[in-house]
Amino acid sequence: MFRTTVQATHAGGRADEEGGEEPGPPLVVAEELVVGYEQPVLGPVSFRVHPGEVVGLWGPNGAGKSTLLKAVSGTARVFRGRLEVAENLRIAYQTQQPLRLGEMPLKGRELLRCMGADKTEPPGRLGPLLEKRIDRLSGGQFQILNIWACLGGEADLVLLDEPSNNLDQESLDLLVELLEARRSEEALLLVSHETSFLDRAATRRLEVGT
Ligand SMILES: Nc1ncnc2c1ncn2[C@@H]1O[C@H](COP(=O)(O)OP(=O)(O)OP(=O)(O)O)[C@@H](O)[C@H]1O
Repeated sequence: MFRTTVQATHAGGRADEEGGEEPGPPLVVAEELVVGYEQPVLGPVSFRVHPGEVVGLWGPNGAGKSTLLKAVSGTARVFRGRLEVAENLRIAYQTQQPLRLGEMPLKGRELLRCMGADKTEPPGRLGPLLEKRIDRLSGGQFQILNIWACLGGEADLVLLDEPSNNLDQESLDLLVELLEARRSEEALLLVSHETSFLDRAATRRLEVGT
């Protein structure tokens, strides 16, 4: 079932995982994982992600949270340890700053169609954004739309880097609603430095670099 990326060659401590149920076989297994770029920046960390879980990655600035997401998506280097993902795992990945082009005469609904996220009807509160041109959306509205573009597609695992950044209370509430709407269909691994957001959105918290 699993594709092995790197075999374990190193022993060390476990990451700090808190509580939560573990429904179904894991989609991601990381054991004593050390990740980085030219040099290691994080690890060793050990964790698993199961279907239906929202795992919140938390830690100080520069701890390597984004790098860990990149490693899971295959774009950062694995130095040591073991990282396995389920075979044929479909991953959607929202980076910390979604790419925003200039003039773009495309409505929100059309963006979702382009990104393969039009099969699932979005929660009603997203409706107004779907009928607006995406180059007329505010930064927060564009962020929320892009997050739904990840959540509303056919991914098994969704990686979200700081999805709560720059959102006001109303948008934060909507974000929590969007995450909850897709929880039974997919697993989420999200980075946030906002503990109050993680308390609401995550089923489990994984602390790194503390
Ligand atoms: N492409 C890169 N090449 C080399 N080093 C990088 C690269 N991207 C990030 N780093 C370094 O890796 C370390 C971890 O960065 P990362 O962005 O993963 O941390 P983070 O925990 O997500 O931080 P923050 O909470 O501030 O976003 C930092 O020292 C950073 O300078």
